[in-house]
Amino acid sequence: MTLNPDALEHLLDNLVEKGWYEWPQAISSSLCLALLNEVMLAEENGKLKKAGIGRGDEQQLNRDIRRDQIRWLNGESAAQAEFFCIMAALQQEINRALFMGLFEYEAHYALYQPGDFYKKHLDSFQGQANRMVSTVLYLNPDWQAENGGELVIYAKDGQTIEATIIPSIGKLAIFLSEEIPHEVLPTQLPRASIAGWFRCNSSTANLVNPAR
Ligand SMILES: O=C(O)CCC(=O)C(=O)O
Ligand SMILES: [Fe+2]
Repeated sequence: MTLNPDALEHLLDNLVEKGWYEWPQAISSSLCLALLNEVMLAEENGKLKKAGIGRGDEQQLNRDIRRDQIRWLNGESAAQAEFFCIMAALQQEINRALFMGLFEYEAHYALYQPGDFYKKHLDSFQGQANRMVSTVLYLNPDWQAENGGELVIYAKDGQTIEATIIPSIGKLAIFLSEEIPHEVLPTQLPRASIAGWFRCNSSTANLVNPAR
């Protein structure tokens, strides 16, 4: 599967102009269903873990801020390998057009159960120089507006709502990790996705900054 060239151009323009882009039907439903199947199996087998906030030793569970359950992808299945392959192509295009120096990609499945949410946050803080571009692929077939679980995108001021994105299957939400505050509204039904981050290489001589 390849990325639609027209949509790709819109993505690059929008990343520069607004810092975010909503890309419906970016990834085929058949691949999304295979990935959804993996999330559901992981959930059945007790392999999803409550998500934390912060990183490394500072990781903490904070149920007031986020309630989803996650599992990191490792590329072990054909579906994951195909997903990573598409994201590698995307990384190359972004680097070619915007010179962002994206270096690696990390991603986890996320499952939000009814009532779960993720309050307004940034995925990365300026100066930390790690997560540069955030991606969220939605895996929910036949998602209706009344199911809730929208991704709310805020302007850089953190107050004005710029968009309310419905988490429909195949859609990719993409935004600048350090600049775009965003929030997941409470969902009414189980809501599955893959959240991922393109990182730049922030390792220096004495400081190695592990992905997670
Ligand atoms: O699922 C979404 O729409 C966004 C998730 C998110 O913001 C995150 O995992 O950091
Ligand atoms: Fe986020």
